[in-house]
Amino acid sequence: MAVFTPVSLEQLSDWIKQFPVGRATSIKGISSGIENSNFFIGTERGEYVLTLFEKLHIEQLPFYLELMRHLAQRGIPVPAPVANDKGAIVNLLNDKPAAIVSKLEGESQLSPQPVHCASLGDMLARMHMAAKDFKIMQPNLRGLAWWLETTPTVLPFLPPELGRLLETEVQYQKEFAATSAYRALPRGPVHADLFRNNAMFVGDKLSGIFDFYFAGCDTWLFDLAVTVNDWCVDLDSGVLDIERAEAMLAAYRAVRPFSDAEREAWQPMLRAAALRFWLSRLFDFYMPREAEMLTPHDPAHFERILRLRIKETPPAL
Ligand SMILES: Nc1ncnc2c1ncn2[C@@H]1O[C@H](COP(=O)(O)OP(=O)(O)O)[C@@H](O)[C@H]1O
Ligand SMILES: N[C@@H](CCOP(=O)(O)O)C(=O)O
Repeated sequence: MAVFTPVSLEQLSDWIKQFPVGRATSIKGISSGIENSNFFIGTERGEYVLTLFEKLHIEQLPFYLELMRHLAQRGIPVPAPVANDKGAIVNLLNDKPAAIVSKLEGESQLSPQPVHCASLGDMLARMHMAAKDFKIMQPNLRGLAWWLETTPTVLPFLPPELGRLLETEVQYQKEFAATSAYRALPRGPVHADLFRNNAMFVGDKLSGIFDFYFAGCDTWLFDLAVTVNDWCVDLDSGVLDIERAEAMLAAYRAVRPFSDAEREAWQPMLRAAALRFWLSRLFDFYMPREAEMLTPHDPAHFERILRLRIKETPPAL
C-alpha cells in the first residue's frame, strides 16, 4: 500500500492508548497497494495492521469492518478489527478514519498452482455462505453505476480504438444487467478484489484473506470471476490457465453448486470482472494521487484480459 498520510510512532503512541493492545513499540509503512495508508504496528501484545482510509467515507466503513468481524466470528480466516475502550472500531487519526486489525500469518503466493487456486475456490464459497446472514447492505461501489459514471472521465485520454472497446463493453454490461439471467444470480456480500496479493499462505495452506475495502453486495459469480481473472491467468498474456481455473471452480462447486443462471452468466461475468479493473486502473493512471510510496498498476493487463474473455469460451462452471 502506498502511504498517503504519514503517522509517526509518537502520534501512534498517543492514539493507541484507547485500544487494549498495550504500548506501541514500532510502526512501518507498507508500500504495496493503492487505496489506503497501511502500516504494520508492533505493540506490547503483538503485531497488528493499522489502516487510514483515504477515500472511503466514514459512514461506509462499518460495512467493511463489521463484515470482517462477522466472518472472523464464523471461522473464516480474515483480519479481526480491534475495538477501543468505547467499543468503536473506526476512530480518527491524523484527520482520517482509521482502524486496527489483527495481522495474518504468512506470505502472498504470487505464483499460484492448482492447489492454491483450489484453496481460494473453497474459501470463497465458504465466505459467501458465511456472509449470507450479514445484516448491513452496501452495494459494490465499483459496480455498473461506477462504470457508467467513470467511463466519460477516462475516455478523453484514450486512443479511439481503446475508447470504442471501453464504451462497447460498458454498454454490453448495462444490457446484460437488465436480463432475467443476470437478475436470477444469487448474491450477497462479496470481497470483489480477491487478488493474489490479498490472500496469505503458510506453505501451501491458505492462512487468510484480507483487504475487504472494495467489498459490497453483488453477485457471487462476479466475485468468483474477479478471483479467476487474477489467480488463474498467465500474468504476461492474460490467458486462462485451464488447470488452475478448473481446480478453483471444482473447489467452489464442492461447497456451493452453481445454478443454471450462473452457468448462463459465466462469460459475461468474466468480462465484467475484467472491465471493472481495466477501468479502475485507467482511472488511477490518468488521475493519480499524491503518495509517499506508490506502486502503480498496469491498465493494459486488464485490457488484454477483457479482449480474451470476450472471444473465448471459458471453462464450464
Ligand atoms: N491483516 C493483515 N495481515 C497481514 N498483512 C496485511 C494485512 N493487511 C494488509 N497487509 C499487508 O499490507 C499490504 C497492503 O494491504 P492492502 O490491504 O492490500 O492495501 P490496499 O488497501 O491499499 O490495497 C498487503 O499486501 C499485505 O502485505
Ligand atoms: N486489485 C486491484 C487494485 C486494488 O489494490 P489492492 O492492493 O487493494 O488489491 C488491481 O489490481 O487493480
